[in-house]
Amino acid sequence: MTGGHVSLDGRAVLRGVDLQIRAGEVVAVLGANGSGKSTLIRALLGLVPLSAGRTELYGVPPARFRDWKRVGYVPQRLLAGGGVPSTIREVVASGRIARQRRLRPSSAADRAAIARALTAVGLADRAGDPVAALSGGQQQRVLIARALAGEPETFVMDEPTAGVDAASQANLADTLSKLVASGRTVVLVAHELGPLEPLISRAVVIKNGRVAHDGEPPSAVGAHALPGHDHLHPHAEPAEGGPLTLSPGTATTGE
Ligand SMILES: Nc1ncnc2c1ncn2[C@@H]1O[C@H](COP(=O)(O)OP(=O)(O)OP(=O)(O)O)[C@@H](O)[C@H]1O
Repeated sequence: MTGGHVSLDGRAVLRGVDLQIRAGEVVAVLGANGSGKSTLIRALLGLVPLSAGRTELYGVPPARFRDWKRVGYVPQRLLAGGGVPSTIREVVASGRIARQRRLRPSSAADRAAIARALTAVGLADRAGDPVAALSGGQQQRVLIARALAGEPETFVMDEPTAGVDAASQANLADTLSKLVASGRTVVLVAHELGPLEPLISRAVVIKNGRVAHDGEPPSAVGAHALPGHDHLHPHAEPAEGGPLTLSPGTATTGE
């Protein structure tokens, strides 16, 4: 993203964001409630239009991007089940859609990926249950499994650990560490990193719709880079050609 601005209901929510995500990075997007974290990652994916600036996925503007199997998105809330009685397996299977040819039945590879994803989040034994009956944290695990099932190169996760119990958070950290070791890219929004902290290679702190810090995660990310911490670090030099490109530029230091 380069010079990314987003206005919602006439209000400036992102204000000149420059951000480039390089392949293989594990980026935590941190910031106070309402600072614009979710809007930023939605804008990176083209789910929210920019009012100014530009953004690219693998070098292509979202409106022209077709290679969605490369990107797995975990939204903040489960929308897939809203009103429609879907099972856990059905929602997770929908993560394969970008990989499937139209009108072809699911393949053995699809079924194996879905089974692996269900196992990774500890829901294999509940695959036939309706998602509507699950707690918020369990629904979040279904959304994580849906992204895992798609076997994308880049994971974009909006608070994947929100409302998720400690054991499942540790489980997610374990799953992500294997994906990162195999070269996957991760961008995640978090309030508290918890067991994900050791995985993070870069922290981007959003404050009032601007990048207030972009660089090394401080050693104590939990205390240091979270909302309210004002200490700033030199900005990391962006490189060309990462999967999510909000062009390099000057990050601001807030108000
Ligand atoms: N559809 C919308 N219309 C109007 N304002 C919106 C809309 N969505 C978000 N906002 C506002 O934009 C601001 C940024 O919201 P956003 O969800 O991006 O913040 P966030 O940092 O992800 O917050 P949280 O940590 O609470 O999830 C907030 O003030 C929010 O109220």
